[in-house]
Amino acid sequence: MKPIKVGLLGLGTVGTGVVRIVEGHQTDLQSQVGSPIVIEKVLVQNKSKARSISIDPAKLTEDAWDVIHHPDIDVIVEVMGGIETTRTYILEALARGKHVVTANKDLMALHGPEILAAAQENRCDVLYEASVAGGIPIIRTLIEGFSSDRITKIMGIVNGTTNYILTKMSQEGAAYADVLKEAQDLGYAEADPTSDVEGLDAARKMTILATLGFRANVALEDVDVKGISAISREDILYAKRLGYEVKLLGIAERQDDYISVGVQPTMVKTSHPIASVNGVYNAVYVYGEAVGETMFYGPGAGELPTATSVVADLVAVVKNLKLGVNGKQELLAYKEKKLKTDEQIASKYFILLHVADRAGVLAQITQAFAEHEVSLESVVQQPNPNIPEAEIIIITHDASKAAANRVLNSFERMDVVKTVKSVYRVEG
Ligand SMILES: NC(=O)C1=CN([C@@H]2O[C@H](COP(=O)(O)OP(=O)(O)OC[C@H]3O[C@@H](n4cnc5c(N)ncnc54)[C@H](OP(=O)(O)O)[C@@H]3O)[C@@H](O)[C@H]2O)C=CC1
Ligand SMILES: N[C@@H](CC=O)C(=O)O
Repeated sequence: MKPIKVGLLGLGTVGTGVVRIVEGHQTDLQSQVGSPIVIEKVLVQNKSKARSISIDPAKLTEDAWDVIHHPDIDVIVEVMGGIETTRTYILEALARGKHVVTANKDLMALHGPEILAAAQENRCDVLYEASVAGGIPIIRTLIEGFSSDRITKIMGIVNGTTNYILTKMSQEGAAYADVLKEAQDLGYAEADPTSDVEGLDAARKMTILATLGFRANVALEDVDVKGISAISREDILYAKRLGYEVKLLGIAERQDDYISVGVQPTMVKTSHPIASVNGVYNAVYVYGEAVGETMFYGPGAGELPTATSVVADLVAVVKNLKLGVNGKQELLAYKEKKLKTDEQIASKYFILLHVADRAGVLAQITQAFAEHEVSLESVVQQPNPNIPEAEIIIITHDASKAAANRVLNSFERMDVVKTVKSVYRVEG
């Protein structure tokens, strides 16, 4: 049995997990693919760095071409991250007929179609299950499990770091900066955690999910993104009191041929299953016209959960090699998308205002909503001992994003409105 030789680009959180699983599950893997799987060469930035696994030092290299140009390597597993350098490496590997497994959503969200086209041209596989929602096999599910259906909504907690932060803020009253540091120490965060907390990581994952789910060429710039860095503990407390949890949700919707994709902090009714997805866990809710509601749940980041998806892709590549059917993956060469306008994107909103504490203010505020045809589900006005003003908490019925913005703009011209403290989309 000729061994299948793997070149690993990166030996950080995910790369270490890949080595552990390939070595620890070798017998099970061999029984599935009929050959030993051997990690032949590993690219790192710094060969002298201490590692949490023992690895033959002769396998480590700081020169990418030692891996990519290695004549015996069949599959490149890319778990180093980054965009331009990685794209060059992967295209070169494909040009040399090497199959690729990657966990890199940044790369796939930006250059997925180009890379998959190069893969097809060279009759190679490129699989990227770990790029979205870590240990949840959601990409294979969308491509294969839903091939018979028409998906109209994909809604997900697709970033483990921010869900870990929001959960700790909600359940333990923890401070944002402390919990972010914990998520980094646990290996959940990106090299630059700004992309986690500002929503970009989730936006990249939603680009991939919406592309596959709606079979349309969704681009990263089509995604409306807002992160969690401005969320206060006060917001989380208000949400809880009203029966909601604050979650960073990616929401992709399709109506007829029109789609919208957004990532934003959202208040989710505690009765909705997504509200109880906590810590580093992710969940992806998929609504198909035929199947109805489905939801997929599991760890969204971390060493072994992510490596599970990477190694599953590796097994798929090797099975394809044995059958001689590589290079047949979904190409992402889908139809041109049509984006919804702000008049077509509808949701409920939570709005917290600080207002002058005097008679008639509530009537003026509700009048502003009525003028812009936004109807209200609930309105509460109450004193707040911590501020000189009163506060008004509003939850609207479904309203277009454009109408909600018109109301918010009208507050700027009303002297009774002192501050628009928070605005959240509401789900459930
Ligand atoms: N962490 C997670 O939970 C998840 C991560 N991912 C994705 O997986 C990929 C890897 O993430 P993660 O393991 O956390 O990252 P780490 O930062 O932990 O590891 C990166 C590894 O790549 C090496 N490396 C980085 N840049 C270069 C370079 N230019 N040349 C050579 N080696 C390089 C580093 O070398 P050295 O060790 O010497 O510094 C390190 O071994 C990313 O694309 C990430 O988005 C996807 C899902 C979950
Ligand atoms: N930083 C990401 C890692 C997995 O994709 C996250 O926190 O989800």
